[in-house]
Order: sequence, then structure tokens, then C-alpha cells
Amino acid sequence: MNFFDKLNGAIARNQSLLFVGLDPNVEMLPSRYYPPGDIDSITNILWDWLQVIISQTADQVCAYKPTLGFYQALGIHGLELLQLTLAAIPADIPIILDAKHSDINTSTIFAKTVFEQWQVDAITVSPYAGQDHVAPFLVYPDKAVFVLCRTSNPAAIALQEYPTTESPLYLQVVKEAKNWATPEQLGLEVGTTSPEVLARIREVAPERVILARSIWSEGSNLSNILTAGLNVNGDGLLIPVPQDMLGSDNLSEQIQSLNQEINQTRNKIIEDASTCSVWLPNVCLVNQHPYLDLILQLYDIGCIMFGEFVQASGATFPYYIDLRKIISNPQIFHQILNAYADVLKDLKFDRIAGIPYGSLPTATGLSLRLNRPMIFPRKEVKAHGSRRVIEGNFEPGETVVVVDDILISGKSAMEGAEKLKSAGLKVNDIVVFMDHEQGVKDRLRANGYRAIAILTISEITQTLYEAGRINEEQYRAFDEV
Ligand SMILES: O=P(O)(O)OC[C@H]1O[C@H](OP(=O)(O)OP(=O)(O)O)[C@H](O)[C@@H]1O
Ligand SMILES: O=C(O)c1cc(=O)[nH]c(=O)[nH]1
Repeated sequence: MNFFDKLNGAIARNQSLLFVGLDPNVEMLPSRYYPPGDIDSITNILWDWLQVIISQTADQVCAYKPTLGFYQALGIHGLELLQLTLAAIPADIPIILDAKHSDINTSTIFAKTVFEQWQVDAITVSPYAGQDHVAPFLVYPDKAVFVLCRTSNPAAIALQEYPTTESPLYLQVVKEAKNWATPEQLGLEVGTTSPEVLARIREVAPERVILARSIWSEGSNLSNILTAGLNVNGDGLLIPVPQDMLGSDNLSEQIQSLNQEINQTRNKIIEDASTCSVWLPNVCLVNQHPYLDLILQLYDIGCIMFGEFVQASGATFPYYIDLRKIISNPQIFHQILNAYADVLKDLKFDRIAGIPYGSLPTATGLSLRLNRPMIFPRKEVKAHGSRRVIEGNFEPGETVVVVDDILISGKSAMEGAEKLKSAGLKVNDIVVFMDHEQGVKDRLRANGYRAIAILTISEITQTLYEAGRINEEQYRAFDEV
């Protein structure tokens, strides 16, 4: 299971955004464990403490974050303790190794160790060496990185707020890091007690998971921090269990009440969002379509155009749906991939085939996201080179799911599927984002294919009309065809 799914699973199961830092630091050891003796007994005592923390929190948190530096400081015993710690964490709770790794020369080998050998789910990295340094961690599609964007260390302000507080380096880090990987693979580590800082980062990165640090200081206001840092769905912010709490002898009860406090604020945000005042200021529908936000965004970036358009079939429609534009907006593209992935997760297939050209980026994104191999049937066979009809490797007899963006007449998807079948592949399912309806699915069924559409054209037009994006005349245009 990938990091993101594991994290979301733990959040849902334990109803918690809390994570626990596992820091075998003698200086933080509660006094009831004293007196520690030589290095062996110190490690044993720290291990006793860590086990208590894990056992008392496993049903109340969404992640554990062991800090590598504290384990390293214990030398060889520390690395053994780390292995014990990793093994003690329940398999369904993600582990974020706090390494702040920043050495480009060791990235590849270190990624192999932490992800393959130690089996951690995510790692914290420093952004300063740029994408080259982070990329070796991102080649593991099931794993994630948290890029350190800001710390609460007072001296760091000289760098983080350079050149000006209005346009600080830490926000540039956020903007840059967003280009390095999808929200599933790249989150942001942010240390601050300031709701303003969190709000600024959330504004730039509404889609990212933020690993909050150092939020607990005297006088800090949890509710303000949550309001600033949570996303519109009331999540996307991982909150550290306060360090002092980990030493208390009623840890479980304390975490429970902290969780309740956090969830109250989350619920309030979710309720407020459902009034639409937060995220869709000009729309409030009684029966919201689950893809309302996405449909409006597609319209807003110009995927639905009105005017006289000749279709591939030769017919002229008073509109044109151009889903090719999604690739220029990573946020929307990401949401669309999520929607396809949600359908594909229930299908049986060996490979994903995209229909050129419009659906090749989508098939590529899905292939990387789901870690399934991709192929594609060429639109036209080249007169040079290998002259292959199907690009990519496959074995005859394998099952392929066809991915296309839209079904108008169904011709493109069906022709693609036929080419795949001629090469000995099996095609059962054709998954599209949008069905233009008018019986195309039935036609495909008659030819032996099951067509699955994420949305129908009428769902889209109805939603746009109700949201006031299109007028009556435009709405009716879709009925005229
Ligand atoms: O159901 P149909 O009538 O076949 O129409 C739908 C097809 O049309 C579009 O591709 P287009 O032919 O415009 O080519 P492109 O993807 O290369 O732009 C779209 O991407 C679908 O593949
Ligand atoms: O080829 C078409 O008919 C067609 C393709 C497409 O992507 N959108 C559309 O409205 N028509």
C-alpha cells in the first residue's frame, strides 16, 4: 500500500491527525525510568519507554516519526534500537523517518536503505540541494518525502524570511517543491507557532499534506493553528503529540482528549465548507455533485467551449469538450487521475493502454500512480523504425484496460481496443472520464466491451447550469445534438 493510502487509512481508522515523534533522547526520559546506567542499560530503558509510547498510542494516531539523529547518537545500539522500533510499529500505521537528509551523493543509496531495507513509508528531506537530491527518494512510487520548508528555530529566520517577509524564501521552497512530485508523494514539513505562516503555506499549497512541527509553545492557540493549516476538507495537516505528553503516565487519556479537541475544529471546518463560503464563494447547491469542484474547475480552465465545432465524425456540434487542457494544470490533472484510479482499483488488468494522443498523459499518470505497466496502440503506424502498432512491451494473453478521455461515437476507443486484440491481448473494460451518452456504451457492449464513465455529459451540464456557470441557452445546446 502506498504512503498516502496508508496515512489516510490510519487517519480514518483512528479518527486522528496526530503523529508521535519517537525520540530516544535520554534528556527527555521521564524521571520514573531513572537512573539510567551504562550505554546498554540506557538503550534498554529507552526501549522500554518507546514500547510504552507505541502501545498506548497505536489506536489513536495516524503516523509515527522516529528521529534518526537520536538513534544515531546511541551508536551501534541506536541502530539496533531503530530496528526494534520500526518492527514494533503496527504495519498499518505509516512511519515517517525524520532524517532531514540533504546529501546529494548519498541520496540513492540512502533511499534504498530506508525504503527497501528499513521499510519506512516516508522520509523528511532538506530542500537545499534541489530536486536532484530528492528525486532518488521519489523513484519509489509507494513512498513519500516531506520537504522541510520552514523551521521554528529563531536564527533560521535570517534565511527563511530572506529577502523580505512579504516574499520569503520558505514560500519559494513550497512553490518549487510542488513541482517535484504529486501530493501523494511529496508533503511539506513546517515548524511554526504562527497561524499566519501556516495560512500562507496552505494558500500556496492547498493540496499538500503538511507535517506540522513545534506548534506547542506557551500561549499558542490550537484552534487558530488548525484553522490556518487544515485544508478545506478538514485534513491535510499532521499534528505532533506534544513532547511533554509522551512522558506522562496517562498518555492514552491525554491523547484521546487532544484528539477530541482537534476533531471538533475539523468538524467545524467541514460544516462551514459545506455552506460553500470557504471554497466556492459563488456556488451553493442543495444536492452537491461529488465532483462539483472538479466540474467547475474544468469549465473554468476552458475544457467546455461553445461555438460551431466540427467533430471527428464530421458532425457539427454547438460545443466542444477539450479535456486535453487538463495536463497544463497539475492540480486538476491530479484530481482527474484520482477519479480514474478510483475506478481502476476495482478492475482486473495487467496493463493500461492509453488512446492517443489525448489520453496518453492520463494513462502515463495512472501507470506511475498505480505502478502498472503501460502500452498504447498507435494512431498511425510509422513507415520507419520498428513499425509497431502497439508501443511498449506486453505478452499476448494479458488483459489490458483501455483509458480514454471522452466517448463521443466510441470509434477511437473501439479502434484502439481492436488493435490491442489483434496483437493477442484481451480487452474487457474501457474507462473514460466523460460519456457523451446517446447510446455509445450500449454500442460498445454489443461489441464485447464494458464502458465505465466517471461522469456523463448530462451530469456535467446540469451541474454547470445549477452553479450558474452556463446559461439556459448553453444548457439547452447539449440537448440539441
Ligand atoms: O468517441 P469518438 O467519436 O472517437 O471521440 C472521442 C475521441 O476523440 C478525441 O480524440 P481525437 O480524435 O480528437 O484525437 P486526439 O486525442 O489525438 O486529439 C478524444 O480524445 C477521444 O479519443
Ligand atoms: O472528436 C470529437 O468528436 C470530439 C473529441 C473531443 O475530445 N471532444 C469533443 O467534443 N468531440
